[in-house]
Amino acid sequence: MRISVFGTGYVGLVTGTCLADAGHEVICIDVDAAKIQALQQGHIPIYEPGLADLVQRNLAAGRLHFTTDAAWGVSASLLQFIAVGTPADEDGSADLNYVLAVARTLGEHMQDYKLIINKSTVPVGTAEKVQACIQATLSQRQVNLDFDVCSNPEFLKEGAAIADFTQGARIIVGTESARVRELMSQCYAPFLQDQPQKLIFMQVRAAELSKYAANAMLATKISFINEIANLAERMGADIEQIRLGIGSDPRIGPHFIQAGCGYGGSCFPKDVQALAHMAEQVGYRAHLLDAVEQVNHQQKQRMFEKLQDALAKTQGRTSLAGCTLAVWGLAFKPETDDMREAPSRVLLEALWQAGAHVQVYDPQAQAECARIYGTRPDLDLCTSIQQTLMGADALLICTEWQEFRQVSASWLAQHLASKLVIDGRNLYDPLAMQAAGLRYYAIGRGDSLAPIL
Ligand SMILES: NC(=O)c1ccc[n+]([C@@H]2O[C@H](COP(=O)([O-])OP(=O)(O)OC[C@H]3O[C@@H](n4cnc5c(N)ncnc54)[C@H](O)[C@@H]3O)[C@@H](O)[C@H]2O)c1
Ligand SMILES: O=c1ccn([C@@H]2O[C@H](COP(=O)(O)OP(=O)(O)O[C@H]3O[C@H](CO)[C@@H](O)[C@H](O)[C@H]3O)[C@@H](O)[C@H]2O)c(=O)[nH]1
Repeated sequence: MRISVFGTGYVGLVTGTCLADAGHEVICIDVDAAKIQALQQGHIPIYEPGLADLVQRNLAAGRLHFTTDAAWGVSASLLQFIAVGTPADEDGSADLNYVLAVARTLGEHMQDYKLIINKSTVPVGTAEKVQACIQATLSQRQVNLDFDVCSNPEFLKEGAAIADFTQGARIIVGTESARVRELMSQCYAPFLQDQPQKLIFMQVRAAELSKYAANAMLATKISFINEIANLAERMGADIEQIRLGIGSDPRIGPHFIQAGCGYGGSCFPKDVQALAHMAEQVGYRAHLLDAVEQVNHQQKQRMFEKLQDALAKTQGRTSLAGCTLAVWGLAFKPETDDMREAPSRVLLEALWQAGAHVQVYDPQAQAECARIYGTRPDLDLCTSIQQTLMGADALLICTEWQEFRQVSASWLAQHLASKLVIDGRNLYDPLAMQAAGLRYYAIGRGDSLAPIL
């Protein structure tokens, strides 16, 4: 099929590339000329495992094109995906300006029937807004054309985006039209193999709300386990044992119940807020969503609080001014260079505010950190984990990169003179750490700082 994709961010680029790899002829359109120029050369602007190879292969095969020429993108393809950003507005609602700008572009250039597929995460009722916007633009041109708009939310995770897109648990399409069902079945046929049930058709509004419901459910699981971790810590119980205990119940399941220093990224924080905002607009106070967000906000401060307590307890320090801290992990999760809403940012900013000096290392997000914070005297971007530890009063871990997991307790004890570790991702065995002579504070592991009831 001939397919155009508006937006070449995480979602647009993965969608366009995977559809091309499946045999479709794809044009990716973006307003960012520098990004398009880089993509035309096969350079991808993000770190996403496997994506660069896939882009290069499909560029070379002539199935994947990158352009800023929206008129060409609209006229050349039957299917038009919208995959532009929907960032949070100041009041937490989703900003639809980029989506509606694409809708106007479509209305300006359409000459025949098009199926418009909304892949961006958008509030319930957006498909109707896109429909109205295209219709209004066509009316200004005094043309009358047939077109459909459907909802096709995306569920990929950064770091596993290609596998999630090509082998995801389900593909949701919101439409009431038989023609759209037929076209979308054709579009996704290469990914269904012998599992046609993975393609789920539903009402447009149900599809739009499903996306927010999925993210809110996952965020709720994380805030729930973090709340239990905070209780476990105070009651002298180990959250890792509790995670196994509850995760083995198939009604609960083992996924998304890893306690930590809070959820970040470009989706959960923004989408939980946007859903709470949508609830308000229909006169409903979403107490659960408010609590999920509040627990997460609090959890992102736990690393700093634990450090303050630990320094007071182990070194008798009451101020962080003049301290040097090693921070491992900047990305909001492993296998990405994305630092949007990352717990590391809350920690770094609190440390700087308290007058500390920070030595950081991340396998992929160093450049992003430099882009966000620039050069500053209280930040050293180190080239290895070992370098961060030199002269450090404590080590703080914000992201569970494999490289960090592989470090042994004895290696840490040898290289970290202060022997103090605050682990926001529960990477190590507390007994092994203690045996190596380290003071180890993790999340919800009954550490000695908390009162035992
Ligand atoms: N990042 C994820 O993991 C993820 C997963 C699922 C869903 N989503 C949702 O998908 C949407 C896109 O997210 P993203 O992370 O890919 O965003 P992004 O910010 O990485 O990329 C958006 C791209 O759209 C481009 N753009 C803006 N206006 C345009 C226009 N008029 N025409 C063409 N291109 C235009 C921008 O230049 C940018 O390159 C959002 O609604 C997001 O919530 C994101
Ligand atoms: O048990 C867990 C699982 C995740 N996290 C944290 O949650 C955040 C988000 O992780 P993840 O969901 O893996 O990453 P995203 O790429 O943000 O993906 C989410 O957001 C996307 C955008 O909407 C959706 O498409 C995906 O389905 C959804 O998982 C990260 O900070 C993780 O560290 C935890 O703290 N504990």
